[in-house]
Amino acid sequence: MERVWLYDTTLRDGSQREGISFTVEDKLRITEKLDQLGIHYVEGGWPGSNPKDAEYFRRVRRMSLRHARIAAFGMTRRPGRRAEDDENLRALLEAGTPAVTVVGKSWDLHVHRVLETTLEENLAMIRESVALLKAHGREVIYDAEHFFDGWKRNPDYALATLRAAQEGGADWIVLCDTNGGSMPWEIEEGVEAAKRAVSVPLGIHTHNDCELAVANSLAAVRRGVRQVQGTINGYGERVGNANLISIIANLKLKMGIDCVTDEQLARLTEVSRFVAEVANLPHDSHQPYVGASAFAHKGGIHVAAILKTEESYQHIDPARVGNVKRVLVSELSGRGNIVAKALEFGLRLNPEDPAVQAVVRRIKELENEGFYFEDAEASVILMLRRAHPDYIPPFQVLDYVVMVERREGRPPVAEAAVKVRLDGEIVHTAAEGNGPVNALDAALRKALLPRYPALSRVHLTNYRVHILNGDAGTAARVRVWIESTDGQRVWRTVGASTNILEASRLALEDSLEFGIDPTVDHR
Ligand SMILES: CC(=O)SCCNC(=O)CCNC(=O)[C@H](O)C(C)(C)COP(=O)(O)OP(=O)(O)OC[C@H]1O[C@@H](n2cnc3c(N)ncnc32)[C@H](O)[C@@H]1OP(=O)(O)O
Ligand SMILES: CC(=O)C(=O)O
Repeated sequence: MERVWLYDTTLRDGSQREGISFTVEDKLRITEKLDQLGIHYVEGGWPGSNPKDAEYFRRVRRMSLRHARIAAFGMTRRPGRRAEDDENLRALLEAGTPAVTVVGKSWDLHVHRVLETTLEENLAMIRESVALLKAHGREVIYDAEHFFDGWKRNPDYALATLRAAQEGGADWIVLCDTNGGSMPWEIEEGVEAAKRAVSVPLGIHTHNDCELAVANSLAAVRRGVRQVQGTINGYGERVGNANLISIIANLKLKMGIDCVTDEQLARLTEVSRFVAEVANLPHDSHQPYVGASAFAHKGGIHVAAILKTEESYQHIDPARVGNVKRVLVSELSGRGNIVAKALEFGLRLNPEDPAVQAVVRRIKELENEGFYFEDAEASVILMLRRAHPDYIPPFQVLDYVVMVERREGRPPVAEAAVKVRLDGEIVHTAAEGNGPVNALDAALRKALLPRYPALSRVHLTNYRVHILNGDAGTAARVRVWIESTDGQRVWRTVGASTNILEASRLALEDSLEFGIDPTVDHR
C-alpha cells in the first residue's frame, strides 16, 4: 500500500463549529499534540481572516515541530484583480508557512451566483493564485471546493478547474465534498474522473452531513487519493468534518496503511480527549475507538465471552489506540461481570463461588428498586465482601435520627445522632451540619475517626440525586450517588429509597466503609 499524508484542519474547519473559539494559546497547544501524533500537515487558520490567526502564524514559527508542516489557508484572488494585489493572498504569504492551502470554486453555480463572475475568470483566478504562491516557494495545496457537486452538475467545468490548479503548479489537488451530501460510490466515481483529468497527487476533504465523511474519505483512499484532510473528533461547521481520529485508526488498523507509527497510534485516545478539553466540549463517551464506552461491556453473555477471549466482542485490542476495556455491572450482568469487576479491584473470585451468584441476584433485585451500579463499583465490591461469611464489617450503623429545624427569622439548622457498632461496642455520637446529610456525615465521622483516623482524608467530591418516578411527586423514590476520594483514589457508591436521607445514608455508609479498608486497590 502506498503512503497516505494526514492533513489536520481542526484549527480552521474545527473552529467553524458552533460553540468553539480557540485562543492562540489553545491553537499552539493543539499544534504540539498533533505533531506528537505524527500528523503531516497542520492547518493553523486563515491569516487574512482575523488578528488571532495572524498571531498564531507569527508564534508557531518559533515552535520546533518534528513531523508537522504548518499550512496557512485562504482563497483564490478576487475576480477582476491581479493576484499580486489581492490582500488575502498577501496575508497568506506573510504567514510565512512552508505550505499554503488555497480554496477555489469547482461548481459553476458558485461561479455564476456567488462569485458573480465568468467561468473563464474563475479558471484564471485559480491558475494565477496558485502560480503566485508557487513563485514564492510555497508547497501549494489546492482545495477544490464543492468538487463533487460541481462534477455531478457540470463535469467538464469541474475538471477544468482542477486542470487550472495543475497549470498553476499545485503540488496537491484536494477534492472537497463541501456540503457533505455525497455517497461513497459518488466519491469513488469523482476521484476516478479527477485521476483521468490531472496527474497531480490527489487529496480528499469531506463533511459529515450524511454521516459518511469517514467512509467517503476511506473510499477515496481506496481509489488512490494520497492525502486525507479531517479534524480531531470531527469538529467542524454544521454537523462536522471527517473525523481524523477514526480515519487514522481505520487506515492503520483496517487498511494496513502506515500513516503513523504504533506508538503514535497509541496516543489517539489522549489526543482526542485533549482536544475536547481545550475546545471546552465534553468528550463523546461513545466515540468510536477513543470514547470511554468504546470498549465497555455490559451484557452478561458478552462479558462471560471476553473473559475467555477478548476478541470475541472487541474488533481490536483497545490498547492499540490508547483506550481500555471496561466491564459494567448492572441488572444485565451474569457472574462474569462480577468476577471481572472484582478483578479490576484486585479480588480474584471463582465464578462458582455461591457469593458471586448471590451478588448477581441481589444486584438485579436492587436495580429493580432503583439502585444503579454501573458507575458505583465500590458498592458492588462491598456487596461481594459482605456476601462472604467471614467478612466483619468495620462498623454498622444501628440507628440514626436527623432533625431539621427552622424558626422564624433564623436560618435552618440540622442535627444528627447515630448509634454505631464498632469493634463489638456501641458508640453514640451527635453532630450539627449545614444540612441533614452533612449532619449525618459529621455524626458518623465523629464515631469512626478515633478508630479509623485515615478517614480524615476521605471526602465527598460529588453528590447527585436522581428522582426515579417523578410522577409520584414528593413521595417519589430517589437514587443518591456519591463520589469520594482520599486524595489518591476515587470511588463511587449508590443508595436508593423513597426517603432521601435513607438513600444518602446508604451511599454514605458505603463510601466510608470502602474508604476505611486499605487492603483493596480502590479505583
Ligand atoms: C469551504 C470553506 O470552508 S472555506 C472557509 C470558510 N471560512 C471562513 O469564511 C472563515 C474566515 N472568513 C473571513 O474571515 C471572511 O469571510 C473573509 C476575511 C475571508 C472575507 O471577508 P469579506 O471580505 O468581508 O467578505 P465576505 O465574507 O462578506 O464574503 C466573501 C467574499 O469572498 C468571495 N469568495 C468566496 N470564495 C472565494 C474564492 N474561492 N475565491 C475568491 N473569492 C471568493 C465571495 O464571493 C464574497 O465576495 P463579495 O464580497 O464580492 O460578495
Ligand atoms: C475547503 C473546505 O473546507 C471545503 O470545501 O469544505
